[in-house]
Amino acid sequence: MKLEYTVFGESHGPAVGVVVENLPSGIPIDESFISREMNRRRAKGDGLSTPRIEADVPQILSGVFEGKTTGTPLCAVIQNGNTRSGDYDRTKNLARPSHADFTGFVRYKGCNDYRGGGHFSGRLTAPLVFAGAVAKLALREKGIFVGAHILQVGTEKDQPFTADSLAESAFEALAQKDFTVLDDNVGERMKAIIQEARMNLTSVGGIIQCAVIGMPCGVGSPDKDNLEGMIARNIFRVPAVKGIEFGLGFGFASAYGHEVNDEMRMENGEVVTATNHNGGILGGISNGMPIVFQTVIKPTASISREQKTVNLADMQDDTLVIKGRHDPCILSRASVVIESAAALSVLEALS
Ligand SMILES: Cc1cc2nc3c(=O)[nH]c(=O)nc-3n(C[C@H](O)[C@H](O)[C@H](O)COP(=O)(O)O)c2cc1C
Ligand SMILES: C=C(O[C@@H]1CC(C(=O)O)=C[C@@H](OP(=O)(O)O)[C@H]1O)C(=O)O
Repeated sequence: MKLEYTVFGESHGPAVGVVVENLPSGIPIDESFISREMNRRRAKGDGLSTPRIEADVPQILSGVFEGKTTGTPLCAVIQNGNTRSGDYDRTKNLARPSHADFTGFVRYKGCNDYRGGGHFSGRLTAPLVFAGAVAKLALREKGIFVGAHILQVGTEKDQPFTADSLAESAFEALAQKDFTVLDDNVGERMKAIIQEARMNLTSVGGIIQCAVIGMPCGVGSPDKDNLEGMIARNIFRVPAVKGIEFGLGFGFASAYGHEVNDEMRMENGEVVTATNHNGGILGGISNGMPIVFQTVIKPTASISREQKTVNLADMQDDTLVIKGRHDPCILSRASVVIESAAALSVLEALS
């Protein structure tokens, strides 16, 4: 049975949560690890993320007994304690450009909860991180580890993963950081770009690079259960994600085969490749090299500049100035979110 997860709730409802089905039984629930992961995603009140600070403590309702997963549906809820729904009263009919207000209104026939983005909110990534932490605990038992860093914010770029940083200890060091970059000097410049965007009443996008190490070769399929597709499907469930590439990705377009073919050799009885331009996947199946992908996250939709929009109450052109609490950049909190979606995908592929 394949692992599946569903996040539920609305940003300004009583709680958000997740149900995970077909988890392996017997995963030890390491509460301090889970709370470390939840804290990595929480807003920190540092000007780099939303001023809406939440406790983000998951309450497990089912699927855990005597400290281990039972294998029956795991359900956890996380209370919404710091909503300020009044921020949305004045603009409730004014669809925010680039947010899901318009599509949610059409899809759910005007019944969608518009407050704080409702079910479309980045808030729904809190339960995703809980589920991802449990998936990581299951993967850890198999010697599989997931790590991510901010590769780019605006025009500022971190160094990509190298053989040295594709290691459990390097992933752990990244996870300890408030701002997950390999090069902290670049990180400081990225932070300045985010602060500048906020001061300029705008927002800024970027790229997360994520890797899975310890993945055995031979997992996946060429067709509907292809590993790239399984990962991409879950990565696109994260709000604000607009693209994903594996390995060299779009860089293949301008390359010649002799430059980018991953040459093979035997090492300690295993087939390895000298380079990893294919990002650890061939024919939809893992080849035993690290799985490496980059995912682009757009600039936060809600910005404080005046923007043109449509009033959904009378379907007339209108203008909008958003006054609320928003992330000037989603990247500072996104590494653990992307890792979580990747961990759940890999565990699904192994199930
Ligand atoms: C962790 C996280 C935080 C987010 N914070 C905000 C925010 O403060 N304001 C906002 O407008 N969008 C925010 N978003 C993005 C929106 O939720 C997203 O753009 C919207 O649901 C539309 O979906 P789409 O961009 O995937 O098309 C956030 C997303 C994530 C993952
Ligand atoms: C609450 C979180 O992020 C929220 C994501 C979000 C959005 O539109 O996605 C909009 C904001 O919500 P609100 O307007 O209620 O402050 C963010 O604060 C969170 O990530 O925990």
